[in-house]
Amino acid sequence: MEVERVQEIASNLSKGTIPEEFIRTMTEQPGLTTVQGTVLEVPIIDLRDPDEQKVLKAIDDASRNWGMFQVTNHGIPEESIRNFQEVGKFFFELPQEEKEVYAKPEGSKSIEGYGTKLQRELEGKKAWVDHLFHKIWPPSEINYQFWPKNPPSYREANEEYTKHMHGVVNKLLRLFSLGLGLEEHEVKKAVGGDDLVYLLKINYYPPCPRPDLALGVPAHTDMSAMTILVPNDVQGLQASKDGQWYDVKYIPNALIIHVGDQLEIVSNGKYKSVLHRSTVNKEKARISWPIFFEPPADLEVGPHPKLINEGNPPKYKTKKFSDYCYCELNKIPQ
Ligand SMILES: O=C(O)CCC(=O)C(=O)O
Ligand SMILES: [Fe+2]
Repeated sequence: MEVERVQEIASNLSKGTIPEEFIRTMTEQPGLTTVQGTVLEVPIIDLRDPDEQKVLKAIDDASRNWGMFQVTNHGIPEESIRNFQEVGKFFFELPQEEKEVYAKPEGSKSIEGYGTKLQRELEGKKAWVDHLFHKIWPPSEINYQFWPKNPPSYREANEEYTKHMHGVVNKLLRLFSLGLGLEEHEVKKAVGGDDLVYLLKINYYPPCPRPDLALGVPAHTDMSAMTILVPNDVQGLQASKDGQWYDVKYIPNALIIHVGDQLEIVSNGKYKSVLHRSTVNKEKARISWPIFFEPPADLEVGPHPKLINEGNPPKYKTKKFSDYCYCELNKIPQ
């Protein structure tokens, strides 16, 4: 089946208008629903701060109150981030037929490949974004058929970034564990230990003549345990707090961390999976690179036994991660 990519739609528009199916309802239009001025801000945390208790408290507070924070001084070299971003951008700037070689195969059960969200969402609206999904860790999970061969440095840049990512992931999972009052390895173990899967998504949001009316990725929480995202320098990510939408300030080389659904479940609701969405830009393409850190498909995830007791009964069911995703994607109540 031929799918029309948003990138193609965007390049063939008549001036100043967008197709009706991209115009969001009044309750979603970013022009009407974004808090203006910096009233509140997603917390920014310096991971190199020698006062570990302070870092721990900041991450714990951010995970309880926002479910999102940014980290600086995380140890990933700027050059590695830059190379990783450059090769992804290069892929999306290839001619359409070269990108289609990596298209998600029809009928495939896996999410991997180049794509555009096919099913229309609630209210029949479409998202202003194309994407590429592929796993980057562990090696046994990787399907290189979905890794672009062009540019030739694509693989090396992704491997280098992944290599640096391990340290940050372990550090954050350890801090979440301690913040929840668990032993330092317990959160990682609960979400898969060394079998934790790293799933990369690249979002490509073409310039949009009506960024006030359209949305990139509409409001959602991530199904992962945790997500680590780097954007390009175009503002666009928004986080919801207490029913309001706030812009997440772009900070060069910072990593944006989301608490995902599985960490909310393991924590029995102490940490909040952040509701977020992305807006688009009138002149510039926005690109973002989230990595979803996910339990292996067959792992059962539920509230950690040490975090439940008579006064604190489990607020979530324990279920296989694959079953959780199935229910989420098919809008079946969890
Ligand atoms: O582009 C962004 O900043 C957010 C993307 C996102 O939330 C997602 O792909 O799950
Ligand atoms: Fe997301």
